[in-house]
Amino acid sequence: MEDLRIAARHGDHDHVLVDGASLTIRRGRILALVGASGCGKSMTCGGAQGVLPPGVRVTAGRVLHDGRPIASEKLRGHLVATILQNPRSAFNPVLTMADHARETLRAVGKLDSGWRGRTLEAFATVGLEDGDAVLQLHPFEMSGGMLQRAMIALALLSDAPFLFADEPTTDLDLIVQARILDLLDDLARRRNLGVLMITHDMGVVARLADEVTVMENGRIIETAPTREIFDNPKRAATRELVEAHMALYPEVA
Ligand SMILES: Nc1ncnc2c1ncn2[C@@H]1O[C@H](COP(=O)(O)OP(=O)(O)OP(=O)(O)O)[C@@H](O)[C@H]1O
Repeated sequence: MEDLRIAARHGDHDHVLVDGASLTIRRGRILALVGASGCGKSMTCGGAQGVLPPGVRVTAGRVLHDGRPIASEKLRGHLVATILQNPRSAFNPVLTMADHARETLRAVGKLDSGWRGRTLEAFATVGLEDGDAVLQLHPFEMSGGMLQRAMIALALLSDAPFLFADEPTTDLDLIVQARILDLLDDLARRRNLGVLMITHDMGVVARLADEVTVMENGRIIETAPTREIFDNPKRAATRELVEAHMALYPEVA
């Protein structure tokens, strides 16, 4: 992302939400995007893919893939798969997992007679055993952890080389959180995925991220390898995040 600017229209003037965000996501690496609530993390992620709330738009900047500018509709679902915070609201309650898998594949132009085998393979990859039974389930018949695994499996169906994960474990209990984080880590390494992980949990950052980008009030203020962010934070907002985390979990990081 290069100098991405995002604004909301208020009456006759623009209210800037993201003010020139630039960041690089590399295959096989996990980049954590952190910062206080409301600093613009989700807008940055959505803006890059052309998915923004009504009244909010990208006013400048561009996204490049391998150095060439790419339109958001070519990015979304094809180059970038996304997993979201609350799996229960991301699924349609009246559709089964089989319906969701077919819909996902149709959306990326990959629905063919091999859909079932590919979905079962993706389910197995994320640790959903007995995939045949899972295909028949509706979202309300599954636990939060199962649903998050299913969402990750559906994201993998597109074979997109990049994965944006917006607070992927926030709504899960701690044990399930740890399993999902391990799964994402494993997938990033094994499938050589470039992952953008949005989080405000520095514990997640310490555990997973190779590199960290810190946002404050719509701006990127610091990017550094994870170790450096914890050992030698350069900006006050970064220090605050690290210190708040260390106060809660002195033994981590
Ligand atoms: N629909 C909207 N219209 C206008 N402004 C919005 C809208 N949704 C969010 N905002 C504003 O955009 C800014 C950035 O929000 P964003 O959701 O990107 O923050 P965030 O860093 O992801 O926060 P969180 O960690 O709480 O998810 C905030 O100031 C928020 O108030």
